[in-house]
Amino acid sequence: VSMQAEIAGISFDNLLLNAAGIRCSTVQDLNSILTSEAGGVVTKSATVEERAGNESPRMRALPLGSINSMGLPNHGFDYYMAYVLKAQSAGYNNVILSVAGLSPADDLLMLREIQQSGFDGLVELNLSCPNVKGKPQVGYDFAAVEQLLGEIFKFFDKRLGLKLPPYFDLTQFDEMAAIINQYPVTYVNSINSIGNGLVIDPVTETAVIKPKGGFGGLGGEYAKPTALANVRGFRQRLKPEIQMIGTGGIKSGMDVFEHVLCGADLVQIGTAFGSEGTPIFDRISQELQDIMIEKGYRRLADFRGKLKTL
Ligand SMILES: C=Cc1c(C(=O)O)[nH]c(=O)[nH]c1=O
Repeated sequence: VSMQAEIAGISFDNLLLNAAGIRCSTVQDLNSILTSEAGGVVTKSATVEERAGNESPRMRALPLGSINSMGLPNHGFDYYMAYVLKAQSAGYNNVILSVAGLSPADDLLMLREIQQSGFDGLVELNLSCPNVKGKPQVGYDFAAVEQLLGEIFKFFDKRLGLKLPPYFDLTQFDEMAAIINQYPVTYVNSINSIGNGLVIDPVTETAVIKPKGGFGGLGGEYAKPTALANVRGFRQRLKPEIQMIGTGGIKSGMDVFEHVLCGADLVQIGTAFGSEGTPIFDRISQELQDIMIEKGYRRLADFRGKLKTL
């Protein structure tokens, strides 16, 4: 069986990547993913300047997933730009550069630099960071998204994916897909963490993370049904040439299978990768292969987007 997948002509040996933000902040982190069984690697979302992020404790692993309010700690745009250019000149084309400006102006600044650079890999614009104090998630402001995409595609002609927050009303899928369908977007990546959950330790009667009074993004098993609905919802509404990356709640080969049934071309693993490390890519590849053999599928296209309904 083959787990090969491609996005906009870029081929990935297998469809498994890390999710932006998880163990991907340093060159060492990134290289360890690149040299693992993962099919590719995504950088921590970059801001223009280096950031320390929010105060700790800012992430907690939980029985059913995770909560985080990292606050976009990262080494800054130049660091990740240098990394992806170096990886590209070393022959890697499966490195995705993630950017998350603190403002639309910062998004445009970084995308202009990318446009003028020699990087011709995938760029992922993160419209969904829920943890920068005082900053709304751009992905929930439809007018701002439309305005920003209009500005971007006046000059940007490389491959651009959008990392979206989860939506919870079908009219939001309709509205967001209608906006995105107007632009040459390469892919949509759903979902980012479910923003502003609250996890409490009832023994100490205290919120488990410090920033924002304990409010943070939820990942893991908590996120899977919402992630699947968002992948399916956008797959059904986006033009076929706009591809899908599925993120949220993946910790087994069966979870990957479900994301592909909903339409995912590639998948990204966050919370579970955070707790298991790079061995997860080998384990999940094996599990998916066993499932495909069991079900008689040879390639991902045999079942991608083929979810049945009653
Ligand atoms: C880019 C910041 C993000 C962060 C963060 O750095 O707090 N956490 C998330 O769950 N998703 C994000 O997109």
